[in-house]
Amino acid sequence: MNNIPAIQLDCVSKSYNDFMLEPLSISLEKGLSYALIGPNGSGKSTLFRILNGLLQPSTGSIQIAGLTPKLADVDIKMRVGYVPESPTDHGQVRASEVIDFISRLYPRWDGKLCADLLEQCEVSTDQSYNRMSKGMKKKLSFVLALSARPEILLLDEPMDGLDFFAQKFFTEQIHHVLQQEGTSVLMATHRVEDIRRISDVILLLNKGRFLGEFEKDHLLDQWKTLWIDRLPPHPQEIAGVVEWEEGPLHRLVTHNHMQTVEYLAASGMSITRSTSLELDEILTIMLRNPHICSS
Ligand SMILES: Nc1ncnc2c1ncn2[C@@H]1O[C@H](COP(=O)(O)OP(=O)(O)OP(=O)(O)O)[C@@H](O)[C@H]1O
Repeated sequence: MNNIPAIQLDCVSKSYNDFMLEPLSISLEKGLSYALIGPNGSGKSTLFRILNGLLQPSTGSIQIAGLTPKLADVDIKMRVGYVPESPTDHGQVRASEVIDFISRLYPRWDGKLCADLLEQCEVSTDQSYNRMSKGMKKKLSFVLALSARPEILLLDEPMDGLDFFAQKFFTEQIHHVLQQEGTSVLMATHRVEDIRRISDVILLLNKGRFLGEFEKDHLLDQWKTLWIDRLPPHPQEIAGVVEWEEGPLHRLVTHNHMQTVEYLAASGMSITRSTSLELDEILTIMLRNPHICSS
């Protein structure tokens, strides 16, 4: 049972008139935190809507916690906590009524946790839901998702609209469920600090095409900028090198630090300086050079 992936997609695609989410097959391990990232319009929300059962894929099949939607919709919803990008419209009711309604849908609902989280992030449940600020609605949405004690958390731009304190608070809560409860997390985000703080693995999407999955720590470890005093006639032949720039000292960017260092040493070229790259620099270069994503 333990080897069942949190989420499994087999050849899942979605076609609109002007856009196609190309067939995507991935398996997300239980207990890990995945960041789904890509430029605007690359298909992240489309994929989230498919995972939430709000959209039918054009092709392919999905399993969530080993269960197939359609056959086990209710069983799946009980296992998944969802923080949508825009707050759900609950109408003219009070926040406490929203909580009461949602709590009945989840068998593992933790009322004490819900009350504690609401108090700690200072959300009052007496007010009318419609009159809550955007940030308050987002906090409530987070509290509802966490209090359901889900196996899987789906977070669509989760920190959007939250103040600094709430961002820190919910980042800590996500760490807690990842480390203490083995919850799996899939988060769509544009915020580099969320990827850095929360994610183990990055799923990269561009214009509907899945470019691959990458361990965040591995990227930060292997991508380097190197300065060398002599550039060979064909820099593209240097193992691991992605981009280069001529100058008083020539600058190389490598996605495989060890390989490049060995190549340069064997070719008698010495490295003057070596620095790490920021995650956003790495991801930008990957999007500029999609061919290296599969190498
Ligand atoms: N209902 C729809 N009908 C037709 N096209 C759609 C529909 N929903 C989304 N699209 C198109 O699908 C593409 C991907 O949109 P999607 O919202 O999934 O991207 P995204 O990666 O979430 O973007 P962003 O980062 O801006 O939120 C876009 O070109 C969008 O116009």
